[in-house]
Amino acid sequence: MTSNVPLVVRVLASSVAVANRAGKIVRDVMSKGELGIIVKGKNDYQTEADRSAQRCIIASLAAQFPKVNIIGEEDGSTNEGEVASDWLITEADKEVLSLECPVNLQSVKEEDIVVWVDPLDGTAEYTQGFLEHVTVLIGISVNEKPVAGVIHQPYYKTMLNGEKIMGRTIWGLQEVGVGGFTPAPPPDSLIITTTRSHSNPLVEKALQVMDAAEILRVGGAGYKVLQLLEGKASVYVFASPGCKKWDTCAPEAVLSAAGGQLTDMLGDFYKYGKAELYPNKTGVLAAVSKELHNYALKKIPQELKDALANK
Ligand SMILES: Nc1ncnc2c1ncn2[C@@H]1O[C@H](COP(=O)(O)O)[C@@H](OP(=O)(O)O)[C@H]1O
Ligand SMILES: [Mg+2]
Ligand SMILES: [Mg+2]
Ligand SMILES: [Mg+2]
Repeated sequence: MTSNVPLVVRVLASSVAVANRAGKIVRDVMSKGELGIIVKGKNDYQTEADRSAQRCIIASLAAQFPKVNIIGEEDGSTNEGEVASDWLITEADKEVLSLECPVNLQSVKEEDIVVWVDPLDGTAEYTQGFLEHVTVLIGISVNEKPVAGVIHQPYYKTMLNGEKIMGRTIWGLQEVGVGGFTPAPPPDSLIITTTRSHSNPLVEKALQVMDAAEILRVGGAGYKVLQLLEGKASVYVFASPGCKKWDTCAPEAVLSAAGGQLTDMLGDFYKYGKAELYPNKTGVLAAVSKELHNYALKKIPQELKDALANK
């Protein structure tokens, strides 16, 4: 009986199932070829895949958990009207449902939860054909902290018995850990992952002072955090405003469940309550361990931190 399962675990298990469906929507829009691009701002786009995936996620979660606060990247009109029945997901992931809920989350109520939804992270890369960078992000926060999250990669390919399977879904739950992939230790040298499509002079300055062996420029906050978890990069550095709460909630939840840390460039945690402003004004600094995070934070000069704090 799923009703005996604590709420946070049920929301996470449903989010895994919903993210899988949203990932299929993202693939279907691309194969149809009609992206329906809308320009939201400078270097900021929305496609039919962003809109449709968000409708699927919000409608499905709201139907199951009516009092949970759900905040999505795309604007309100995207969430109105009827939703096709095959977009209304009622299933939940069985493996996740069987997880042991941490004691401090066992009596959480719907009203205490804020879910931050990024239906398609890496939209710029999606429109430019860098499909591996694309993720669907569902972050679950309680008392302003990300406690659980899902990062779904619609274009990740695996072969099973000679058959190609598209998509994989990574989850994390505070005190329990992560699943859906195999974590790997960080590389031996300092490899930084950063933005591909939203750089500026401050972003470049921070990269310069880090003096890294290599810099990987890829799309999406979700994909960059996956690179940390899979040992492809040591630190995620983005010394600029631009990311929003829905970009970092799920990645922070998964990363911290794996022992890592995601903060702003000053080393402070973002808060994910329902009244929080959306922008992450002071950038993103993340690493797969607290030691690496601290090492990177110490390398950032005070004047750069001040420049971001005073923006
Ligand atoms: N200057 C900016 N303007 C708008 N969005 C920005 C931005 N900088 C970062 N972002 C958003 O933050 C996410 C990660 O950015 P990046 O790939 O550059 O690291 C992307 O999310 P979306 O693709 O979901 O919009 C991107 O749009
Ligand atoms: Mg966007
Ligand atoms: Mg995003
Ligand atoms: Mg997005």
